[in-house]
Order: sequence, then C-alpha cells, then structure tokens
Amino acid sequence: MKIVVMVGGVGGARFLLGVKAALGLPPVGAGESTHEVTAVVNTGDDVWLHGLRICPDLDTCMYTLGGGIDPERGWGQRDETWTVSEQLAAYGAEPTWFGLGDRDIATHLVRSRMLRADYPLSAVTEALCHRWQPGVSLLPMSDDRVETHVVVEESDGGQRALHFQEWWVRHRAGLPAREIVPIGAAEATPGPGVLAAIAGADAILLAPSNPVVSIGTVLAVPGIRAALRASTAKVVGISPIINDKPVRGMADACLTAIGVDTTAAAVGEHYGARTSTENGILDGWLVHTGDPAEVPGVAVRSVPLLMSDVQVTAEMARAALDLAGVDLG
Ligand SMILES: O=c1nc2n(C[C@H](O)[C@H](O)[C@H](O)CO)c3cc(O)ccc3cc-2c(=O)[nH]1
Repeated sequence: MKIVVMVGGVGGARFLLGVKAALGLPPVGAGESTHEVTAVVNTGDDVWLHGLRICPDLDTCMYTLGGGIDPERGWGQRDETWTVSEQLAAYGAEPTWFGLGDRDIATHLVRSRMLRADYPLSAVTEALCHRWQPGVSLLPMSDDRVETHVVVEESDGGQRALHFQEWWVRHRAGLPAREIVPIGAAEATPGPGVLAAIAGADAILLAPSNPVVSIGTVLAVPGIRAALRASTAKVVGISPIINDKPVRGMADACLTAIGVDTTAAAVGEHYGARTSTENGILDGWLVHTGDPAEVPGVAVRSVPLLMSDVQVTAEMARAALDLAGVDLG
C-alpha cells in the first residue's frame, strides 16, 4: 500500500506515528514492508533566524519519527541544553523569543550550510533523515521559499505583517490576524516526488494539523490541490478540532482569521467535498466521537481523535484508511 499524508507540525508528526503503527511498519532496518508512507510536509513555518534556516514542521516530523523529539514541547530535541541561546542573549542578539536548543542548532547548521551550497531543501531533508531514519519519506511541499506571514492590526488602526513564527511564538497568536498570507506560494512548484506520490497513492490522508497554516499552506502550492482532486485514491481528512476546540496550538485564531468557525463540520466544509464542489478535496472526514458533523458530499465517521498514545492514534489511522477504502488485510 502507498499512503500519502499531508502534514504540518506536532499534530501531523504524532499522526504519522499512528499511521506507521497501523501499517505495522517494522522498526527501520528490521526488514522490508509492503507498505510505503510518504509525508508531504508544510514549509510555510520556515524562517531564517541568527543566520540559520529553521524548518519547524520538517524537523518536528523528523525528530518525532526518529525518536529524538522532546515529548513535552513537541518541538526540538529531548535532553536539550540552551547554552548557545544564552550566549546569544548575552550579546543582545535578537530574537531571544525563539527557543533554539544546542542539539537543534546542529540540525540548522547542517541545513543552512547545504542550502548555501545550493542543495535544494528536499536534498537537505533527505540527508538529515539518513541520521534520523524516520521510516517515512518526508517530502517538503516545495523546494521554493514559501513563508507564512500574518497581517495584524496595530493599536493606531494601522496594519503590520509579521512572520508567522513571531505571531505564533512571541505573541502566542494573541494579536488579531486580519489576514494570513503564504508569501511565495503562488510562484512555488511542488517539491520533487510530491505529485508522483499523490498520483500513485492508494490512500491520501490530511493529518489533524492546522487547517490554515499547515494543510492550507500545502494546498496553496499550485498543482497540489488539483492533484488531490484528480487522484484515483480517496482523500480522507482527520479533524484537528475536538468539541469545538483545537486539540493543541491555536488553530482557532487561524480559523477566525479566514472566517471559518472552529468546529469539525466547518473545517470539513472548508476543505470541501471533492465530488460536489469546485475546489473541494475530501471524500471522507473523521470527526471526534460525539462531534456532530454533516459535510455535504463527504462520508463522515466519528472515532476518538485524542492522540493520547500511539495505540489510539493507530486506531484513528486505521479508521481513516478504512474510510479511504484501503484493506489492510
Ligand atoms: O512555542 C514555541 N514553538 C517553538 N517551535 C515550534 C514552532 O513554532 C512551530 O512552527 C509551531 O509549533 C507550529 O508548527 C520551534 C520549532 C522548531 O523546529 C525549533 C524551535 C522552536 C522554538 C519554539 C518556541 O520557542 N516556542
């Protein structure tokens, strides 16, 4: 089976752990599997800071699947130390609001050096994954630079654009966002292997990631939405909203910015039915047990969606694959 998953950061990475468990993928190097999982990863969160290129969603997937993630934070590496950040602060080197751990900085140093040597992001990611062995192909949605910026209202009524990371980390998405813009998306092309993976998939899943700044940004890369609408595989999404609240992060602030209610049904309608809407991509939609959700033209099923451990997440993945008509045997 070839499974393609569109993912963002923490939620997407945890969901991928469940997909691997549901497919019974052997530990890396412990034998082959008839199943192949490809993740198309959002790069709109990426940012240059202190001269280093940081790719939060790619790194969160790589560390989570490779066993190096810090489980509490959900980003950066476990057993982290912060010496370099402390020294940067001692120099007054801004920004000090973005936490960069010493182990994590090594990843950014290797990536930045390769990017400056004109390796594309996809090649950089492949190289970094040789060490982490995630057991899933991590494909950047594009090798072109796409950066999500947020237009916020100033107190004097003016407007200002912030990089997503400053809005998200420094301001905890607390500044009302008038607009969320994936800068560069219109000029971007899908990364190597992305369209081929979608065309060759037996099932395509939208992870329970932020529907605006993660899944939405992936869909903003020209060609990806059309590829999903043209795929022979069914497209099944998993709601990131449970009981009208985002499971983690601040997806509600993002949904409000685009005028979508923070409910499983509203997000399902936002993605749209593939067969009965102009731009829709969904054939199936998984919602949390008890969440009412009718999405016209979409097969809706309710299962527990709180990814409290890998077993629960594996059940979610099985339900999604079942809804996508995949027989895991
Ligand atoms: O809330 C935070 N998220 C941090 N994140 C998460 C990042 O903001 C992600 O983009 C969001 O979690 C959304 O996916 C980091 C991710 C990295 O890969 C590397 C460093 C950080 C640092 C922070 C941080 O200081 N605070």
